[in-house]
Amino acid sequence: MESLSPAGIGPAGIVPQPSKSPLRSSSSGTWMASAQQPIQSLRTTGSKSLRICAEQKASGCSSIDFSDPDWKTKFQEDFARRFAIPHLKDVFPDAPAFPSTFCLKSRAPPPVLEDFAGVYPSDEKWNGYINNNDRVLLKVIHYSSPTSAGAECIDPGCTWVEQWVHRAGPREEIYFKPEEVKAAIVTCGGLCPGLNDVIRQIVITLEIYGVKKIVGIPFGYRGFRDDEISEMPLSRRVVQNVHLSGGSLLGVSRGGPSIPEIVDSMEEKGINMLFVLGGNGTHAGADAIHNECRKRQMKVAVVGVPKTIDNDILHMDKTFGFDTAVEEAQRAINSAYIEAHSAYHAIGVVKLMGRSSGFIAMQASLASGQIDICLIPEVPFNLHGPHGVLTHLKHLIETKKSAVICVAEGAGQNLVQQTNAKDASGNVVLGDIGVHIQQEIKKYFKEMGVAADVKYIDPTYMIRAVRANASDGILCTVLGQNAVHGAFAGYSGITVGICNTHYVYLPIPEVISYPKVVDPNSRMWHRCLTSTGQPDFV
Ligand SMILES: Nc1ncnc2c1ncn2[C@@H]1O[C@H](COP(=O)(O)OP(=O)(O)O)[C@@H](O)[C@H]1O
Ligand SMILES: O=P(O)(O)OC[C@H]1O[C@](O)(COP(=O)(O)O)[C@@H](O)[C@@H]1O
Ligand SMILES: [Mg+2]
Repeated sequence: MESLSPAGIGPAGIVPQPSKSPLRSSSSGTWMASAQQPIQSLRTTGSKSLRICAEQKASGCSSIDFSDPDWKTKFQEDFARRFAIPHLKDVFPDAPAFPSTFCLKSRAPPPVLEDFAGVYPSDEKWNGYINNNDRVLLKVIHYSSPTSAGAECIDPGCTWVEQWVHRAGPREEIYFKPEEVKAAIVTCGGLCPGLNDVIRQIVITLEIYGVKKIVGIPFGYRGFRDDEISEMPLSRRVVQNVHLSGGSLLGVSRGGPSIPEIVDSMEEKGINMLFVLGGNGTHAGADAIHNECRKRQMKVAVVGVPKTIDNDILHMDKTFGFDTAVEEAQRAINSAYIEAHSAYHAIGVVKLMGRSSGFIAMQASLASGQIDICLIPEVPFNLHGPHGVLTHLKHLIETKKSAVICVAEGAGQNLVQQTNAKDASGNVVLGDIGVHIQQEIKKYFKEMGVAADVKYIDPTYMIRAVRANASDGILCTVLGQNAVHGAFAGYSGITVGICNTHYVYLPIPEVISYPKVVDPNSRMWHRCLTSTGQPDFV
């Protein structure tokens, strides 16, 4: 594995503050944060100090002894180990490296590898490669106190600790000969704007390296075992215009074969580069495939590209499709607004996606400026009672004559009937909070004898099916290209992402250890509250 030893300490002029945290250390000085508590319960308490706990649990550092003068160095060493990206050389120490075939400067169109007789046209003087030791800073804010909005602290004093992750991009040395590569692409889980853009860029970039055998595995992991489904040959010509429409050229699915079955199929098909586009579940699968390939001593690169409009993957500024989803949600919100404002005493309700994370609902509410009440899974609320949503709605109808609510699908699950059902991937099937809110509003106003018209819009699948907008188009392009660069560089069990506007490689387990959620103490949620003007509903 490639890792970087911990570097410098902090930005000039910023002195770590002494601890003001209410959390206590034991007599031995060891940090006593309760790592047993589940992240969700820690996060919903709203306590700053517990936020530190959550970070500790996430980073596996609950046993840090902060009285040890070297704790910071030890933390950074541990961090570098955790965020090291697995490389083929971990398993095949003698794996030969070759000069890269990805050299835009000296590339003749299109590369004909046979012409190079084993010596690829790498240009050492070209500064277009990424050095393996290049790093990107994962966190860029120095919170001087755990009480700062959104503070993520490692120790009670919120000491500045640099956390470096690996920079993505083409390397000068590659570990696969393009003519020996058979690359496969698979898209799993639900649809997401931009899937076709990523597929397209992966294919185009593979071809630039000189790969001739590129296939798509239809309908997610399912396509690896279903005899009815055969692999789809891909080329620049096939994918040229696919980004002009939404969906996935390859199709998607949930559930599917076991990991050994998938790897058996990869062996049968001769696949030695696998690009996996999907969310948390898909990435868990990709990491398991990577480990199974290692166990079987297969020289294979497995690289993920995070796909989820819910934006619930850790450590990334955003995942592709999220921006588009927020933009598309504006149409639904605007319709609800127009309906609500045109009818007498009307309330518009829009349900947006977000299984456990309210990012789309929050950002769409912020972007539209038309929302009076935004409800997300991370922030508990009551419908009834003096501080409930319904009381506030009554106030809005009395004063504004209309109101618009935006609710994330995972919000208020304690208020709706649970089915205990799971989908084919094992995800809990949620109760319909949108329909529930609609019914409760109707009942509430009817019982009061006040006229109220409720217009309910669920644009879920309309949002997911659209093509990527310009910003997501660019993100997909970079992520798709970087996925190929990562695989050729010999990395496996990694995923690609954008971190503080820079592009990075991250080890898969670190990005899926739990779903990223909206921090109710973050500035963004506070901005959303400022914008809607809604009170607390508890
Ligand atoms: N823990 C897991 N290990 C291996 N494969 C998984 C795991 N969780 C989900 N999968 C597989 O990943 C695919 C996509 O998972 P799903 O949860 O539906 O979507 P997403 O990847 O968007 O979260 C499915 O084929 C599912 O069977
Ligand atoms: O109806 P489906 O296809 O199961 O998808 C619904 C789910 O898809 C999502 O949009 C995204 O889920 P994935 O990231 O797992 O694809 C969730 O918000 C939603 O619960
Ligand atoms: Mg999922």
